[in-house]
Amino acid sequence: MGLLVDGKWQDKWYDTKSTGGRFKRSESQFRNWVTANGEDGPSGEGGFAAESDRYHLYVSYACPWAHRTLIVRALKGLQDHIGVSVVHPHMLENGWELSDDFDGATGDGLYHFEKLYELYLKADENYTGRVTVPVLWDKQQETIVSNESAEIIRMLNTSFDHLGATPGNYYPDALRAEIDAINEAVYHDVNNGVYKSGFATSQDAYDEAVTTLFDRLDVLEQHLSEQRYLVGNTLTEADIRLWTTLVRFDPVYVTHFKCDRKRISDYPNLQGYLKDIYQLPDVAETVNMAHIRHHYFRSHPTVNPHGIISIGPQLDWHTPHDRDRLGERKISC
Ligand SMILES: N[C@@H](CCC(=O)N[C@@H](CS)C(=O)NCC(=O)O)C(=O)O
Repeated sequence: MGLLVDGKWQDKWYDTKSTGGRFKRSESQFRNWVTANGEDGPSGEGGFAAESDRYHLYVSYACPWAHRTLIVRALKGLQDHIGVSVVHPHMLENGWELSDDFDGATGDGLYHFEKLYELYLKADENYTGRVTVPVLWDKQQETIVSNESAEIIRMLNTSFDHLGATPGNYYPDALRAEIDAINEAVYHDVNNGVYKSGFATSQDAYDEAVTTLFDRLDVLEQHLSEQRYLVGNTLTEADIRLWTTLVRFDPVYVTHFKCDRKRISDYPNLQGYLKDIYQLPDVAETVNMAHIRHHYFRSHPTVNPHGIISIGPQLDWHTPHDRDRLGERKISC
């Protein structure tokens, strides 16, 4: 685990001393947008037109933020348009590595780099910041378009539609205000809440994060007892963003990050919702539990010094989810 400073790799764990034991996630820095015709997006530079086989995703199967991009790529049927490289699940003194000696890890077919930070340096030789996944890479300009998953999923959602993407709009205009509000709460309390709990280095910081997390899960459980998805019965990006945390919760966060007031399987509606989305076409294939469990238990020596991987719960997300009782799934166009 480390970061680049003026283009030089430094092996450093997160600094929680200056924040009273609290984990703070840093902002992503590459913020360009792929658009249908290459015009400017909401931030960064223009010139990134959607074209088949021009863009490439670097992901970790373990990472919930990268996982969002794999799900939207699958739901939008973009597998033949956007290639993927999968990093090795262990993230240690060199950060993410591109070796292929773990089932499902692909290595780097584009440049044969061994470390992900080499890709960041190819985009910016003086880069200062964390080296995170996902990365959306432009093979034409040989640079990083974006390393912000929240924005990458919006690009995949609409920019490739003219190339024959599967219909479906997971961030439709009419629902944006509602989606944004849910995303905000889910991001702070749940997606990042599990990390804030697990990486806390003071009791106060842990207590605060874990209480907020479970209070939010209680609210979501109630919400999902009345409707099939977070925004009525329409499947949106808000669901995808919550789901990548839920799917890691019982197998990892309960034990590794001490998120143990309840399991997702103790919440009937969240558990049914988890299964409902797991059973969508092509979604189960984006879940690689070996990468997920190996990554967390082996990559955080401050949390789990001996790297012992717990036995883990028995999971069965193929059984009936019973969410149809709340109404039929809707997908916006
Ligand atoms: N805001 C980023 C966060 C991505 C992120 O933090 N990814 C983690 C993996 S789950 C990572 O690569 N961490 C490496 C590090 O922090 O050095 C996004 O959503 O794309």
